[in-house]
Amino acid sequence: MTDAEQPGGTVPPPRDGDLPLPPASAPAAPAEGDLGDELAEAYWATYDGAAARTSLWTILGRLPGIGRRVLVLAWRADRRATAAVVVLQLVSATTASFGLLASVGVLQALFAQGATPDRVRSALPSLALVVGLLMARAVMDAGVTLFQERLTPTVRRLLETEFLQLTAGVALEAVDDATWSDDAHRAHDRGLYFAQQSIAQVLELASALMGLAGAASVLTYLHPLLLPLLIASVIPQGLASVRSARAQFLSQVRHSTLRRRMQIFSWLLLDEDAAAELRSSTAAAALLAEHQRLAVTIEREEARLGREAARTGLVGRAVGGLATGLTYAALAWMTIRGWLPLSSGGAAVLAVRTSQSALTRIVLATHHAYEYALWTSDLEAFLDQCRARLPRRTGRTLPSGVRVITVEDLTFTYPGQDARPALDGVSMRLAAGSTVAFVGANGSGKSTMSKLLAGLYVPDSGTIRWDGTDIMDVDAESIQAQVAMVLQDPVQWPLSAAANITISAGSITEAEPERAHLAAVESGAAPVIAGLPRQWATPLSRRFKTGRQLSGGNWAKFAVARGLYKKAPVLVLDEPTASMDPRAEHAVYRAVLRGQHRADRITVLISHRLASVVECDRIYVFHHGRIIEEGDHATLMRRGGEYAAMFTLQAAAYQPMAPHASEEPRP
Ligand SMILES: Nc1ncnc2c1ncn2[C@@H]1O[C@H](COP(=O)(O)OP(=O)(O)OP(=O)(O)O)[C@@H](O)[C@H]1O
Repeated sequence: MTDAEQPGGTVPPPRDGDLPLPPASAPAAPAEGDLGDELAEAYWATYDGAAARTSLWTILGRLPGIGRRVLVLAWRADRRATAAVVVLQLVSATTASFGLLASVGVLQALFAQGATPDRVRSALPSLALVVGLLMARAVMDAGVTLFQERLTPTVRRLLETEFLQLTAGVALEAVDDATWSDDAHRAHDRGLYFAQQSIAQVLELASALMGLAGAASVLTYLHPLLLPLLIASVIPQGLASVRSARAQFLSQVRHSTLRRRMQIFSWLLLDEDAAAELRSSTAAAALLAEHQRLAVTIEREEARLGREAARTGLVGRAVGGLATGLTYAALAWMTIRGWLPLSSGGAAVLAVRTSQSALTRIVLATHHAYEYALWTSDLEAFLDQCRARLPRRTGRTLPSGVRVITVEDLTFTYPGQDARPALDGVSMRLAAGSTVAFVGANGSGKSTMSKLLAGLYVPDSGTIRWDGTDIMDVDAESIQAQVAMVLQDPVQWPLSAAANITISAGSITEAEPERAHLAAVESGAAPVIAGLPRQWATPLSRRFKTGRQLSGGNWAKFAVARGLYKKAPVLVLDEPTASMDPRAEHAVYRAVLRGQHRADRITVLISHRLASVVECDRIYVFHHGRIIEEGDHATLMRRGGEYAAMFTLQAAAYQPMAPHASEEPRP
């Protein structure tokens, strides 16, 4: 005898599924030591610090490819701006080299024999040339900045538009895939940003490389021996720069992961939706304490990073200084030996310094360009993934309207959930003018069935035919366009009341006034809208000054109104009235079951409140993805199976003294 069968029996508590007890205490976050390490593995940080962990040769080897791809990206966005940037950059670098040569001229004139005023006078033309070239270079650099600033937002806009179009268009199955959502957020938050930034880095790299090449040619022109001297002097400087750049990258990673961890707690404390629960459950104190603990850890970490940065900087500068000292000593020696005129020695000093600063820029820009390129290719790979997961396109569309939908032996398993199919051999027939109900226990497959009917998922086997046409032979979008879905947790669009209804027909700005009005009346949303301060124009969100937040039941009315406004030949209502008051619920059922468009519409109603399905023409009872009973209410009650048991159990709740029926499903 079950509990329910005992006199005055109660519904047994849910089984615990062998759940062990939770530990009495667990850390809110990883211990201090591994705070950064845990988050470093997070999906959004995949490539953070990658440049610092890769060999220099690998990075250098990839640079030409990176440069080419950035150029293609920029070219696609704005050809004129890209061409202008490249030309101006080249001319600017050439001007810099000539400027260096002109400086040699100045020094040669100043170090020549003769009276000082004469020497200064003879240096004037070269000096004027130096000034002229400097000015020309400044203009060129301003041009580069101008076109770069024009190019970067265009690249961002193009990539972002493509990203949003593809992500909003991919098949629902792709969105269900947990890794897709991680990939999407990573591509959005990092990929888009770094793809745009990579343009600046590649330009910086190109400019620094050209600067180095220019200085090297000037040195070779002054004396061929100066080139190996330059190489010998910049190698230690380069190594010190690489070391310092890598330390900088790694510290940035650690620092940002720590900050992110703390931000999670700040967001929770600020979250509007969490505000009530935060106060009522006294969660605020616990979250504040964790925030404080992290803040102190970050403070210590920042001080440590500061010490490390100072140490690396000092070592870098010491090595660089030593190398410069040795170079100058070698220059002095060459001058004393008479291999190099004094004026050329002075110019060589200038060229060496130019080279050293170019080298530091090259090292930093190389690391940045490499890391940004990883993020960019991550974004590109994600876009390719989306392109491969777009809904089916066959070039054929369904004619508008349907008389009968036949489902035969349908099987479907959610991706990654291979243990048990959500639908297993389901067959049914849905005719226009009828209302069909799906009932059954939680997780028995009702919503999944409705989503397959709507073309949101592709069946693993079996067929769905619309007036004889297999849906696999037509574009998925053409089915979605013919099904209006009112889902269990409707979206609360932060848009106007009107847009919250018209959005189902693909517009948030245009409305068919009579149609919108009728949908509002039938769904019960009309009195809600009438009571809003700006009625149809009132934004339904507290985030707007004149906005209003609706109650759960009123949001549900808007969801039903959306479904009705779409005027689709198939209307699916998945638990539409669960949060509505009894009168509102009654009105919705009256509109849906006896509404004026009923004759040419197939209405599918999913509900746990069996009183609402009594009037339906056909009821399908789901159990573990299969249909275990079907028929109208009277037939199913006579059968005395699972439906009758569930119905009697619910009805008994309204008659407290009546004995309860058994809760166990009877397949
Ligand atoms: N997006 C999804 N990804 C993976 N599994 C899913 C997904 N949606 C549902 N499922 C699983 O598929 C099975 C059927 O779920 P479905 O939502 O169709 O049940 P339901 O009968 O509508 O339940 P309820 O009455 O609780 O709404 C369940 O085992 C559920 O866990």
